[in-house]
Amino acid sequence: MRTLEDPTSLVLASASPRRKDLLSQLGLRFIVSAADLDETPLEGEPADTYVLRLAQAKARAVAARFPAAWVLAADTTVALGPELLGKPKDGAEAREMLSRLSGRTHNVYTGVALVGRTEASTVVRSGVTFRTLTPGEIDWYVGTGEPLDKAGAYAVQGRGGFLVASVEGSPTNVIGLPLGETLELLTRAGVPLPWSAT
Ligand SMILES: Cc1cn([C@H]2C[C@H](O)[C@@H](COP(=O)(O)OP(=O)(O)OP(=O)(O)O)O2)c(=O)[nH]c1=O
Repeated sequence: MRTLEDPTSLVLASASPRRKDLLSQLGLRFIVSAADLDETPLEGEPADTYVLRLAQAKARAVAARFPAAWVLAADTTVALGPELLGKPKDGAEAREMLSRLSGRTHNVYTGVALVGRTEASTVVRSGVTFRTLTPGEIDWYVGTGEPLDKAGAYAVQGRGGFLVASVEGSPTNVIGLPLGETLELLTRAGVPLPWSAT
């Protein structure tokens, strides 16, 4: 039987340091093994369908390497109305994304998938409202380099905190892994949790 002492019983299928930090907050032991997939959205694909599809694909790809483990994966995207904003390819695209988010409310969706003896998944939405940004603020922030590997070109948990006026819903969802909903998935699947091991 797999126990909490065996770190290979849970695998985080992610290259994101944010997801690793967030999952660590639950006190779980796990190893990290990233999936490398094409993350291009399908034509007209809604944000919730897209993040769920990618989270499941990442978890299934890594589960093939760890058949005895539980594999957890997630995917996060920013949706401005029907439009998906992924990671900007360069500073110019980051500037454009931030200008469009300025003074408006957008949605952040994260899909979370758990694959092992059974499969379970969920999609979580948070609403994020930006302050109205000045061109100088946008230029300075893009110059920090922080936007480049973040969906929507910002990190609410980093220097980008000054961009955000308010967050409605799960804050950890915006950073890349909604902790409450992830914990519920792990609990329902029977994955050993720190407080159930004693
Ligand atoms: C909006 C927002 C996004 N992000 C990050 C979370 C995700 O890491 C990233 C979205 O990219 P993802 O494709 O979801 O994840 P990833 O490529 O970083 O890692 P992997 O697929 O291997 O799990 O944007 C923040 O860190 N803070 C924020 O405020």
